[in-house]
Amino acid sequence: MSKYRIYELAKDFNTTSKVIIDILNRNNMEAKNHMSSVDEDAKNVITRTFAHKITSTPTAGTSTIENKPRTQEQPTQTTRSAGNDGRPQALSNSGEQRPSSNPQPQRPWQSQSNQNRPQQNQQRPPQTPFQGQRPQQNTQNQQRPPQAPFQGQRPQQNTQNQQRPPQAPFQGQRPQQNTQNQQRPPQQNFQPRNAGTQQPPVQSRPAAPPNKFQSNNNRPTNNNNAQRNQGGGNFNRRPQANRGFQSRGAAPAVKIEPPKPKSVKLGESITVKELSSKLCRDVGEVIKKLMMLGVMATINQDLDFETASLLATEFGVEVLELPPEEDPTEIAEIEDDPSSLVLRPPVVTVMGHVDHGKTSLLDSIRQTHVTSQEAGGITQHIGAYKVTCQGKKIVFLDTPGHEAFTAMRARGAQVTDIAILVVAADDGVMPQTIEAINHAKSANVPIIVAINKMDRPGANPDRIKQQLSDYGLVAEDWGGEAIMVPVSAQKKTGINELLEMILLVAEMQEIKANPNRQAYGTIIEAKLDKGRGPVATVLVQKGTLHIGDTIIAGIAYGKVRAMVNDRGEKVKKAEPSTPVEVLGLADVPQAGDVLVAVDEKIARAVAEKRIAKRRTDELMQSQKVSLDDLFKQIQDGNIQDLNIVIKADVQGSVEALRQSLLALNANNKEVRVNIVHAGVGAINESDVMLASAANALIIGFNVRPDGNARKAGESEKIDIRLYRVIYEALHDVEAAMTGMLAPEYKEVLQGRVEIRQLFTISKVVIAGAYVLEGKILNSSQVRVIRNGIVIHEGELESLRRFKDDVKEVAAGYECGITIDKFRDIKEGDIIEAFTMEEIKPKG
Ligand SMILES: Nc1nc2c(ncn2[C@@H]2O[C@H](COP(=O)(O)OP(=O)(O)OP(=O)(O)O)[C@@H](O)[C@H]2O)c(=O)[nH]1
Repeated sequence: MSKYRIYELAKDFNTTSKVIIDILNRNNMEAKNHMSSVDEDAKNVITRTFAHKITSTPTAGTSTIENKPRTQEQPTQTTRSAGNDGRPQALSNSGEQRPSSNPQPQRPWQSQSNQNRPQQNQQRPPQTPFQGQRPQQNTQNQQRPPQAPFQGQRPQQNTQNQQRPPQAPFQGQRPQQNTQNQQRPPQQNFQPRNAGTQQPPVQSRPAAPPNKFQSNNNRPTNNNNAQRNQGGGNFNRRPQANRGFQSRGAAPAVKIEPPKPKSVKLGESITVKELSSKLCRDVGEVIKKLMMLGVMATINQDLDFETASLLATEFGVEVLELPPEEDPTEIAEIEDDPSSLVLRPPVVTVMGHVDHGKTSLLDSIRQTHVTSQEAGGITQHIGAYKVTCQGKKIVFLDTPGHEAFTAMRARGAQVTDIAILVVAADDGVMPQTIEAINHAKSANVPIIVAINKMDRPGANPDRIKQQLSDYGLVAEDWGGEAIMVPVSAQKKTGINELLEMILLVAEMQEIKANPNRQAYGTIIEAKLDKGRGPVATVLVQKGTLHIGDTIIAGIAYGKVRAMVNDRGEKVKKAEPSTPVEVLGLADVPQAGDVLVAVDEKIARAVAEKRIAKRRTDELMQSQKVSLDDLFKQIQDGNIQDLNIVIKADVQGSVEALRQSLLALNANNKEVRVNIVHAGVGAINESDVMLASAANALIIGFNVRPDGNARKAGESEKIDIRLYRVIYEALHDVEAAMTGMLAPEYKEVLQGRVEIRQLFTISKVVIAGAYVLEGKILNSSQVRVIRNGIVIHEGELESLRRFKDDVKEVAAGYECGITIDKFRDIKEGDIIEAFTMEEIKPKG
């Protein structure tokens, strides 16, 4: 059953709450205050009371009363019958009571109204304005007949809604209330209700006073009857009341909707709420539309540009893209016109396994191709040098090995255009060869293989080609695309061919830059020189660096005071692919920092912002991928590829792990497992640097990180996971991918102990050991490591100093240990002592 608040009824009947309460109390109905709720019966009582008032005071009102019944005269008959049908008496009564007021001059406005609204009039049975309204009321709410007085209260609405004549009764009764009503906004509530039914659209509502009258005129010609003179007189007599209606009808009753935009400007992302307000749409409407587009979003969810613009287009709004927000710590990169680009010398890095001849090859190239007349053949070590071959230049980075290459890449710098992979012909593909291949591939750098030591008797280039083909490098003469050149760094043979191949690849790669712009380069090396201050070797990559240019590199900035090239000559400018030592920076930048020539003010401002940012960055841990928060990172959209470095004790395990991890891709669409490197042996620093550069985690199976790797892992915040059961590794990765990983414990390393001597006393093997770092406790769990491979994991049986059992032994002391259920200990083995600590849940 419907419930009504007293104040609502008061509003509806254009009276005060007190009057309503009084009426109800008189009828033995409870109503305490304006907030009290009453039922339908109560409302009917009120309706009847008001109807009675109207019928019993036909002339009670002044002209205002007369104003309305006039329009109701015709309805009398029909409303009566309507009343018999259970419809309110009020209307019929009111109509009945005012025959005398009918003779009003309706025609003048009536005709206008008809002109204005011919269709409405046509649609409605003209003689019964009430009827015209009623059917809707009845269908909408048959229980609520008292709509009539309600209508009667809202003259101004009637002026807008020409279908509603019966205002007069209440106006007549409460002339003052009309003035009150002018201050009240409740009509706004009323209007929308009607808006969907009988009223014309807001925009088309007439607002001018004559219209108001016209609205009444809207009513059928039958109304003409006798009302004309009086009606006209009434209107004339009550200009104020009319004015009141007018102002009410024109201003507060109209819900002004903000105009819908034709176009919006959108940035990289915007929340649903912001977008709704930009589009001047309801949030619900926007969310609904998103759902229809297949995007489930909440009010505060960020939408990317594509989604937001698709949505705006759905609403018929044009989208203009805002330029990306500028990072105050970044200097906007200049986009070069393709027509301004010219070929520049390629920059080459030499990589390969230890002792395969990287340094010898670089030396040999330098000796054979740095012409002696240039600076007397004396080359200066500045981190890179240029050689000439067939009149063309090639730049070699002086630090061989993929570690430096990857360390630079980890800092976001990529200077290498081509990688030379040195493989000793008498040795073959070795672990670091594979690492180098993966490092280069991960950086998308083309590889040229130099099969070195061809002078050696055991040299077998075909075997090398065969082995390399297993890693995706198929030699050209074997039908592949990889360029392989046999060389001897020692005998200086094949060097020319190698350089020619470099030029060929460079040509194919179209390595180009615009020399006519402000310089952009990368710091290769930097140091603080006692006499000269900060000295940085810069590889200029784009533009030309001049003496006097203001430069910024990382947090260091200054003016170029002097430049020295790789042959020790002072130069005034450095063009693309030129390595130069630069003097003039106020600070020592870091290798890998980008150097840019800019305006001095910008350099200073950006440097200050970078220093501030570095401080905050140091406070916030850099977000590297980790199994612990992998799922959150996936959810945040930070990760699409889960990069993994695999290290294991034997090749079989490496492959088993690789295959099983890649198989996880079949069941997971949100993140893709990507193996950036997989190799045999202990986890080394290079693995950690690769993981850092590729934002990868490291999975070690039966292997351990060496000391340097552990330190690098800590400083680079690399998640190194060590397993002894493949299934556990798989389970962890899979669980992390689906947010199900709940690690409860983590391993905390307590100390490292070296086995130095073995004693056998009564068939018990006692290991004489020395604590290298940390400490070992009698409660420690231990892991026996031989050549980086875990050969046993278990618990200590005893820990002694001399003949006494002790609780712990610290670094620098000797001790005797026996391991529970393990006798195969050997001198030189390392024992890791560790404990498992409970991980506190994050957040
Ligand atoms: N016979 C022969 N020996 C070579 C050749 N190239 C290098 N070697 C020798 O191989 C050894 C290692 O050479 P390096 O140039 O130091 O090798 P690398 O790869 O730079 O070694 P690391 O710096 O330790 O990684 C040296 O003894 C060289 O003399 C070659 O073409 N022929």
